Amino acid sequence: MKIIGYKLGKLRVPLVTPFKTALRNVDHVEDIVIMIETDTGHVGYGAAPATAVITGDTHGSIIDAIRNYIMPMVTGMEVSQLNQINEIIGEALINNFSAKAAVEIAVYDLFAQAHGVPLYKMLGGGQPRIASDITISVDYIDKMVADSIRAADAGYETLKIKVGKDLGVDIKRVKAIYAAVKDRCLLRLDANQGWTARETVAALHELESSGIELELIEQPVKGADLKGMKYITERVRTPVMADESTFGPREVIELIQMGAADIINIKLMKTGGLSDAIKIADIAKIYDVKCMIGCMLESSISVTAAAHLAVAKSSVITKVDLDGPALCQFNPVTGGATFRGPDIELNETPGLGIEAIENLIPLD
Ligand SMILES: C[C@H](N)C(=O)N[C@H](CCC(=O)O)C(=O)O
Ligand SMILES: [Mg+2]
Repeated sequence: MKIIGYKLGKLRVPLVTPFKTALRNVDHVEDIVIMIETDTGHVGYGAAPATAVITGDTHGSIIDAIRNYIMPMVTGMEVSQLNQINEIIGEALINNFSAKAAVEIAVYDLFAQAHGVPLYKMLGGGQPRIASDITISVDYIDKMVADSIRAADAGYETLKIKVGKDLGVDIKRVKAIYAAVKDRCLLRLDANQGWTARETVAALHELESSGIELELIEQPVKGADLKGMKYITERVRTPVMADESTFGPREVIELIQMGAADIINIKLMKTGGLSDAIKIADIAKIYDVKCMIGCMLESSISVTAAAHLAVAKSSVITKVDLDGPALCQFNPVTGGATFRGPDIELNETPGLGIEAIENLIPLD
């Protein structure tokens, strides 16, 4: 099975409700989709959103990296040379992890199709069902409480509460949501770098002393502030998770050795795809550190790939934040994983199992 060409498209899916974090407000998922073509007629699907405030990647940079750097180097290669292809993708240009992720996901899709098995079996197998949390966007307190109750009614057992705007209001937000759903849901907080280290310690001490049990606090301070992450990790009872502080395997090793977090959030858009995400899961396993599989605001194409990884690495990836598709008004993808409320189920079709994508705008 040889790579002979590719097509690009843009996918735009409206959200059920605007997605608001300390970093940005958006009302659509917008992915660049790649379909890699082979001499056997098989098509491999990959996709990447532009999360410039986290990865630095824009739609323009993703398209340029794929068209002018990555695909010219892998076109003509045999899909069976998976590891070699991954190294070429990684070295085609520095950074540009979203573009690399889109291409790698499509190549893994083809590799598993070539072997006639779903991707998770190629990665080691597992139980093809996982449950995700859902994000509660940062907003007025009443709106966040209402959104949390609606999520609990829809069957979500874990809520990811966005904070990081104003410390005083954030504490009130968490207390109000906890009072409303504490018997039904576990709360994880994500400040998206919005607090300082001292503010985080003060906020968590206030919440902890009020009897509020949180599952974790995600990325309270700036990604580069590893000393701040360590300062917090050493002083609070609530587990601290690194998101924007770690992209690739080397950063994960540094962060773990520094004691700058308890948990790692793995996202394919930060690792540049599956190969480095697998390395991070294996590193975390060695250090006995647990991971979350996360996503950006992205569609079910790349989230399906992340779900396959989570299933295959379930002994270390024990937390799931793959709610991108659930936040959308509809799923334009036929095939791939099935998303029903919190439940994500993989199908047994070879590869990612993606058959077709509606509303795809060709980019030619
Ligand atoms: C969508 C997911 N639940 C999430 O919250 N991801 C964010 C970043 C998403 C974005 O801005 O596109 C995160 O974990 O920080
Ligand atoms: Mg995060």
